[in-house]
Amino acid sequence: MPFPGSGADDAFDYLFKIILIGDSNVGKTCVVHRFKTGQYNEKQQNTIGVDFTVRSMDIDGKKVKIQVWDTAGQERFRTITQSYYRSAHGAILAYDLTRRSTFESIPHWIHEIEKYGAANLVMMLIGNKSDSLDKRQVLFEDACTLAEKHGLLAVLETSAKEAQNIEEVFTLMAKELIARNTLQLHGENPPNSFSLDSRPVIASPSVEKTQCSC
Ligand SMILES: Nc1nc2c(ncn2[C@@H]2O[C@H](COP(=O)(O)OP(=O)(O)OP(=O)(O)O)[C@@H](O)[C@H]2O)c(=O)[nH]1
Repeated sequence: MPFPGSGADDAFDYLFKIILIGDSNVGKTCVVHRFKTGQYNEKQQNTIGVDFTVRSMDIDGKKVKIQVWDTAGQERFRTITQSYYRSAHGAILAYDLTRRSTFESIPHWIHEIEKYGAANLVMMLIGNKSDSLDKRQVLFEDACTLAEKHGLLAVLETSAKEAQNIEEVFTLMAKELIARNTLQLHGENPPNSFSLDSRPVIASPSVEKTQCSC
């Protein structure tokens, strides 16, 4: 039975909190905006602190509510944004594939998550602005090597502008969170067992076991 919300439309099977981090101007807000509204808005103000968005998705017949925390990339907001890491179940680390320096910052962002985030928080990497391949400064292979080195879930190149891979990012993350959650519910103890300080909200303890499709 779905977990009841304040109205029938609010009912959900899972609720996951996903934080979006990365340097300023890599396109985090545009990615979230595309995910939420299906639109691209070129003119975005720099995020001040943290913005909050919710969208529900249907994943394998389950209603999954996704709360996205879009954080400011600017250094001066770091103390505020760090305070949101602890309650996140997943983190999307974003760089701009046309700006090498934003990719070189990724190990720093991973370190921040490891320091302030919950244990076994799921991390994935996105290289945004894949519509501008003529300006590419980061090879996809380099991103894969980095992701493998740090045990990240996946790397996807995205374009908020041209709606490339935006749905896929959130679907992949949600599927992984559901799979880890389900393993835990069934009392199994995988090497990478899911243990968070803030647990995902699950409606029913009788969720069927699924394999991670990632
Ligand atoms: N070409 C291209 N430009 C993009 C894309 N996504 C975002 N941009 C542009 O990149 C700039 C920064 O986008 P934002 O979404 O504000 O970046 P941000 O990472 O949220 O920045 P902060 O809020 O400062 O952390 C804007 O001028 C966008 O129009 C994309 O997919 N392709």
